[in-house]
Amino acid sequence: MSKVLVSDPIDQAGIDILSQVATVDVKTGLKPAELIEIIGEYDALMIRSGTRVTQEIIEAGTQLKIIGRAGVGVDNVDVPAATRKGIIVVNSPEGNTIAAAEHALAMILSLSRHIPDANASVKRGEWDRKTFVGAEVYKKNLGIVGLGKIGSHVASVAKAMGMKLLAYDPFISTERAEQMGCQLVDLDLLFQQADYITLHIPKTPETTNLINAKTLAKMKPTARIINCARGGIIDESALAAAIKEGKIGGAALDVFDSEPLGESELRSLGKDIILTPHLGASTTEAQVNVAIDVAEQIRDVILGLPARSAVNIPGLGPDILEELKPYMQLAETLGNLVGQLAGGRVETLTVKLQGELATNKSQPLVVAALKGLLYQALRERVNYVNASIEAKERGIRVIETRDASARDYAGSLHLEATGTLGTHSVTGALLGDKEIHLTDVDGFPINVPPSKYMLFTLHRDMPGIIGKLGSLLGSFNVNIASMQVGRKIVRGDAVMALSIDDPLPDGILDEITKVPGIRDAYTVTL
Ligand SMILES: NC(=O)c1ccc[n+]([C@@H]2O[C@H](COP(=O)([O-])OP(=O)(O)OC[C@H]3O[C@@H](n4cnc5c(N)ncnc54)[C@H](O)[C@@H]3O)[C@@H](O)[C@H]2O)c1
Ligand SMILES: O=C(O)CC[C@@H](O)C(=O)O
Repeated sequence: MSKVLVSDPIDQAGIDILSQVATVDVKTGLKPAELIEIIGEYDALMIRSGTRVTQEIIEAGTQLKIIGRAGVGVDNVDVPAATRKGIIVVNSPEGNTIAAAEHALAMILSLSRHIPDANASVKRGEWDRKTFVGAEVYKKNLGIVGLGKIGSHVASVAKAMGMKLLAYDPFISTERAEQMGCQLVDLDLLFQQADYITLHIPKTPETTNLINAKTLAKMKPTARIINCARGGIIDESALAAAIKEGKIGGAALDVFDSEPLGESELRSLGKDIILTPHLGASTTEAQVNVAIDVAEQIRDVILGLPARSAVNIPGLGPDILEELKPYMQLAETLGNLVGQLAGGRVETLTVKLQGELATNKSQPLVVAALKGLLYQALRERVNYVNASIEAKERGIRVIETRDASARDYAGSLHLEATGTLGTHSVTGALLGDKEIHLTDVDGFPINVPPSKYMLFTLHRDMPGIIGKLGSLLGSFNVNIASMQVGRKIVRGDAVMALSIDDPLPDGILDEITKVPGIRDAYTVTL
């Protein structure tokens, strides 16, 4: 049974899902050295923001297939190191969107009305109404940096509160921003005009220290900054200095350069600053959402299925995956089959996406075909994450072509592998209830669902040959489950595809090719 390590607090709903397919160990608060010591035993690791998954931990995770981050940001995972080792990294892109947006909105209002400090003063026994005179957000300018999932929800609620919305996001169109009631502006204008600036961007080299002494100097002296995105986007000492010197009005921070926040001058800035311990995603609802979302993905990967929100599989988003899932299985099966027919070392794989598969969304099918092709060489070590890298390292040239006009089936996939032992091709489609069918082998039309053990022959279409092959297989106690012949012309060349109940015993292939009329025989295990 597979083993999953949960190294941060995760809602029980997630643990219950994982327990259906694996032994689950919950060990929170591990030191890096302790994690390194035990990670080798586990097939999957599930974390929140508390565990830092470094290259060292990944190297020690010799069995790891998947790292699941119950949340959005994967900046606490060395994703390139995981990708190099073929480890899938998944997250929960939407599970905590509302929680994080509501936390940012709570910060805006709390900062405006000094709620945390006013509350603390009443609890101390005071009744001070002068110190805590606040400001209204109504008709104020809210500058949203990053108009993605969280930024958009903040926009819709802030609009309802009567705020005027400015937004900066270089990857969002003016139309989309307008749909959300935001005026898309450049960053300088946003800094100059905003009364509140709320950050909803990832931490990247471009966004690190985006808020620094220089950019703070551009803001209104009353401006308030909210960061519920990631620590490190704000230069904390520049921010502390700007608040102390009255260059800006205040800040509310949920995330910090280093967490937990250690000694910091931010702690001593009084009512103009609110600090929360990375609580953006900490609602009951969000924790259930992210735990279920990520646990389901870990379960799927343990069961050999693709994950819907893998961050290191290019082009495979949840909606695309839903649509492509059955075709991914088709591509993988055909890749595995053509690799075995080709034998030897494959040098070129041509992937032809036909009919409705000839769209740009079909890129993951090429990866799935490579995964299938490399399965014989790498077994479980090849997956959707590392298939392209492994193919490149083996010098396999991949040619991708598309033919939207092909109309034999709604969508079909044609693979051709050329290697040291020659060229072979297979075509397949999904028929009926999305059942995989082989529709062509080496240019000969057939129509068979693939089975675990198969035998293919290339032979002369002539009387008696099927009977001879059947007797030969019978003499080796091989039971034939189904058989089909594909030919282009009567008494020309033909291909026979047989599904057999057991693997072909050693040595029998040579006997088969000695049958008069049979030129070649191939056995495959799928
Ligand atoms: N505090 C928390 O507990 C908590 C909870 C959830 C998410 N987060 C963080 O919130 C942030 C936003 O999450 P999301 O789900 O909205 O992500 P998202 O991917 O939906 O949106 C991010 C947006 O930022 C934009 N962007 C990227 N680089 C930019 C740049 N240089 N300048 C301006 N815009 C840029 C993108 O175009 C995108 O629209 C992430 O950093 C995430 O880790 C924090
Ligand atoms: O795990 C958490 O509580 C924080 C998650 C949050 O930072 C995220 O990026 O999703």
